[in-house]
Amino acid sequence: MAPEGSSTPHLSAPAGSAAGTTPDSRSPFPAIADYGFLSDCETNALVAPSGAVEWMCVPRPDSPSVFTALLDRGAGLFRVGPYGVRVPVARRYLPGTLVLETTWQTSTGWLVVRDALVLGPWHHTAHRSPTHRRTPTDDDAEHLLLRTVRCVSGTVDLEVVCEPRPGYGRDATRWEYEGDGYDTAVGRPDAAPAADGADRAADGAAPPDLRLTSSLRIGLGEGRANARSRMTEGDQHFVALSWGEESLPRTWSDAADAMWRTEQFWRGWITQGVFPDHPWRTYLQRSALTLKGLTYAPTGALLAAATTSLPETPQGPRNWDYRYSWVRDSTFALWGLYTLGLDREANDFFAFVQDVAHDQLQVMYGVGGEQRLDESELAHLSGYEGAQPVRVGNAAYQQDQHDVWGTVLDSVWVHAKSRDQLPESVWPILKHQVEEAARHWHEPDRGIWEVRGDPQHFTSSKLFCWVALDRGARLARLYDAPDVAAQWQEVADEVREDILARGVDERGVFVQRYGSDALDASLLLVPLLRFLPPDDERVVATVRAIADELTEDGLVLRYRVEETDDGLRTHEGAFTICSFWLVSALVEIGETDRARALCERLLGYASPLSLYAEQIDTATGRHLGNFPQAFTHLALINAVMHVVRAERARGERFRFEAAHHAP
Ligand SMILES: OC[C@H]1O[C@H](O[C@H]2O[C@H](CO)[C@@H](O)[C@H](O)[C@H]2O)[C@H](O)[C@@H](O)[C@@H]1O
Repeated sequence: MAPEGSSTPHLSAPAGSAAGTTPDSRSPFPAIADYGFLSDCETNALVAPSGAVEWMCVPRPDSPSVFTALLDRGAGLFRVGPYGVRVPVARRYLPGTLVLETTWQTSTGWLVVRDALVLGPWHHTAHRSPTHRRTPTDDDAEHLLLRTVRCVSGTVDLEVVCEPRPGYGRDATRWEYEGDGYDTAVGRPDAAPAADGADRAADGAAPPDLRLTSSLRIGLGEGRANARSRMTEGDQHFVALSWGEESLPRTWSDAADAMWRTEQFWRGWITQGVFPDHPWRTYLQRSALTLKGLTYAPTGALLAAATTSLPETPQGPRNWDYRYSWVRDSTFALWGLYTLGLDREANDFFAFVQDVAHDQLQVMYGVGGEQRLDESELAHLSGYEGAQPVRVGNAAYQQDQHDVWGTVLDSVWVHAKSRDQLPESVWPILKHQVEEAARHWHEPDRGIWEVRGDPQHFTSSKLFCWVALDRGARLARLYDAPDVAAQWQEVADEVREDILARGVDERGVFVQRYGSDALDASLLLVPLLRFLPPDDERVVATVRAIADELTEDGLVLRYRVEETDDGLRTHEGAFTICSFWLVSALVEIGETDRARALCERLLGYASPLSLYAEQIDTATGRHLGNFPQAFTHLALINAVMHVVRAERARGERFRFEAAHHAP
């Protein structure tokens, strides 16, 4: 399916294996790529094609989930759709928004459902928000999942089933009516005793009450709230689920207004960006909207993805919790937004970094700035298609990953350069990060792939230490501190020489780690980070070696699992960020046609809603891993913009030559 409002021809996915079709007809789980993503920049949700919300965590994106059917079919969902029909005829986002529209055809009529996490005006007027630490804006999350339904033709039996199971599916919900009618019910967790011995306190604060309100008559059953109605052409209804204090929609008109405000919020946001007039524009916009949807507005943090434990290997153990803010993923995401002129999120993220970067900068934080992200397993969940364990928390938070200083410094440099000034408050933090890079660059670490094997001398970690020192020196010059700049430049040069002496093999190809000749896709960053010019023969040799030797069916692996001790031995899919990096790197070395062909192919793997998980199974085209993932979307933006700019430059050259050679 071509993306919304696009005239782009359907790009070719591998034969018989479009990303968004149910992969295995025996599996009760939808394909990962078939989920729709909703967000209000505080909470997010995944909606299956059946109309069921199968993943939602409240009040925060890393709180225990209330709908968890994504990871266990019995762990709670919220469905709105026609009775007896599970497959819609069409799904799309309203252009420029995160409002999802699902169109249903039954044997008797047509129904259109719209889903959104509602955004409204700033509402902390009497009291300041307990969670917001950034400058208040005009907009705010309403803590409301809104679903509107219109019967547009014939007659359709509508079915609503709301069955929350708080605590990652462990607890049932006790429902009772509020008021005298059938229009509002309150659901409270009915906590079962922890038979598995799990420590509920470890899940954090008690889950909030849920309030369901509707223009339909709500019925209450064991653990669930239901509604049914025969709708005829012109009928419209709404169902809204709230976990906050804000006022609920009471009428269709309230609900329609809330939906409209939400659409306007997203359209207003995306209009601030600068998008090329190009057939791939809609992919850029969807990626930008997805990155924005992965932000946590109260603090400025950015999530790596909306989910935990969607498997990187089908039925395998590579299942991780991505509902946290990695410094690396976030700063890369800001590059992507910056490329499109969407740079306001950067201020909030830098403020977040300022909040958390006390002494040692960790590689990741909770979205509220939490430093401890202890990892545990949820043994009561089956896992997506049986992939176990399901993990919450992420032990990688304790790792040494030496790219952390360079990613922050590069981002500060990009933003300071564009404004030609460095805010006074940023200098002490920045200085500390550069000094950390200078102190630790020669030590081994876990690298940007967060391997769980022993620390190694990863070449890309040294590369990022060089970035920290190089950008630090440039920023020191901007800050008018020439002595500091000279001192940092000297160490940068030392790191550079070390990398060139020990990080390149006899073929002239950059290698994954010192003392090995394994390839690693992170070395595609050598030209992108301007460590060497793109026409340097070592750069060209590295890009070609990765393209030819580190690919499966043309898609890039981050490394070969058999050559890399990452703590797990199982196979994994192609890491999509790496394939998009290859597109950018091919453009850098002048292989634009090859870059365009690869980029077109990668866009063909997009989900029906133009979303991406972390990885692609090269054999089937299935999406693997957490979803939607910031890494993939940010790299898509950079890759597409590389190709678009290269094509434009080529077009200009062609026009120039034609004009000057014309008879
Ligand atoms: O492969 C092992 C590691 O996998 C995860 O890390 C990956 O995702 C991170 C978030 O997007 C990303 O920053 C990192 O570069 C990726 O390798 C997982 O989070 C780790 O716990 C795990 O060790």
